[in-house]
Amino acid sequence: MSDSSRLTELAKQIADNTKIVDEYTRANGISLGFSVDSTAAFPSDAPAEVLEARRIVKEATQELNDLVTGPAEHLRWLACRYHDLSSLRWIYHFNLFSHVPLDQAITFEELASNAGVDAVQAKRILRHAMTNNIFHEPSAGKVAHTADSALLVRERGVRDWVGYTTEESFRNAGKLVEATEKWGSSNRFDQSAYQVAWDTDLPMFEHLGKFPERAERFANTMTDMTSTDGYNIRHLVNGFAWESLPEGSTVVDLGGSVGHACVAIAEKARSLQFVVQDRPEIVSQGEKQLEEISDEQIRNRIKFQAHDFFTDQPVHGAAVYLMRFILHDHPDSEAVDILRKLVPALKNGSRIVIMDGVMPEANVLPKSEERTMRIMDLEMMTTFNAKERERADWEHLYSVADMRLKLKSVERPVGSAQSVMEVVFEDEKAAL
Ligand SMILES: C[S@@+](CC[C@H](N)C(=O)[O-])C[C@H]1O[C@@H](n2cnc3c(N)ncnc32)[C@H](O)[C@@H]1O
Repeated sequence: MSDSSRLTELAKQIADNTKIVDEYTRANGISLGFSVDSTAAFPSDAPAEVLEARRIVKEATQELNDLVTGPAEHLRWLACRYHDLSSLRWIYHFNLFSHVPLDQAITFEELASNAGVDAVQAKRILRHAMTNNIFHEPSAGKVAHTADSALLVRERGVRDWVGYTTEESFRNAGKLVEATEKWGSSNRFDQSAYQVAWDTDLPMFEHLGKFPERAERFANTMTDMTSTDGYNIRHLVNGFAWESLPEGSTVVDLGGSVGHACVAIAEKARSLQFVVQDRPEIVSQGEKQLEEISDEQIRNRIKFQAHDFFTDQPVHGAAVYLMRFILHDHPDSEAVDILRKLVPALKNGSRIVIMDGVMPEANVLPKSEERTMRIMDLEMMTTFNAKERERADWEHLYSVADMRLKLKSVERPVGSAQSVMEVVFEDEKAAL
């Protein structure tokens, strides 16, 4: 059956919803464009109907593009998308972005000489990247920044994200088949594509700990993720009633990285105290970044503590133990160990707030939201042999770890790729 009526339907959806987005951006001084002075990020706090219209435009344009391209052309060129990453990686690795001024074009030769790379290679790489709106050629032989390439200069978080994904995730993903060939369906966390890609027996975080610059880049990537649509930190801040906790309550953030989640919660819940736990090298980085926060009221309520969550939890009786993006990094046996090391620190009624993906059935979520979650699932597979769990997997995990851990609620805030799960420890006899 012909899809021609679908084409017209999509075109109408695009026109109608683009109008909503356009009216909002004009009224709010948001400039969507490719030039360096364009708005870098669509406001995540835009009204819900505008965010919904934007989602429809994104999905409908993608579908329309794929339909008019046709399956044969689509599949062939989809299979060549690796060069989107290979050119971006080259640009990142050789720091090309930092050698182009933000306010003027320079010749390919000048850029190559400043960056210490070959001019002919640089021109070929850049001209490919330009087809993705990363840099442009305003006049023959000259290169200038676009909004995308300028972000690599201006925003450390985006730069580190691009560095982590192109230098590390891309490398891991390229070894997924080899890992399956080698270890079959193993779900040991030291038998993933990561170990093949980096020729190591160590699990990812232990291995990363040996390379301080890579560990720092990973932590910055995690912070940067809190600005994305699906993983925006507002979903955690608004997804649990932090202000309803008794005044002065303590929140312990296990594997809390450099403290970005606690800082965001502390901005809203002004009476809570926080302990951010992580590996020692990350704790040092977090302490340094905390010093840079100007609001003393926030700074004074956040403490860092080096703690390995595979060992006994040292902070007993906290109101909430938070784990965001932790259990999904671990196959079931390790996830159970992490929970069991926490249990002795819990009192009756203690809460564990777990923020992670809860995978839907196929075709339940809008495609763009499902895609983000599926990307994360494969990221877990390649890096840790772990996975994004379905609700039944989560329930099973908690009950295997300890029958007294009861899953009370699962909420997925609108637009969030993660859900907030509240697990309560129910044991009348539990001693502190
Ligand atoms: C995927 S990141 C999540 C960070 C943060 N919770 C967030 O939501 O962005 C996982 C974190 O767990 C930390 N981590 C890994 N193994 C750990 C361990 N054995 N003990 C404590 N922290 C660990 C990592 O250093 C990293 O900061």
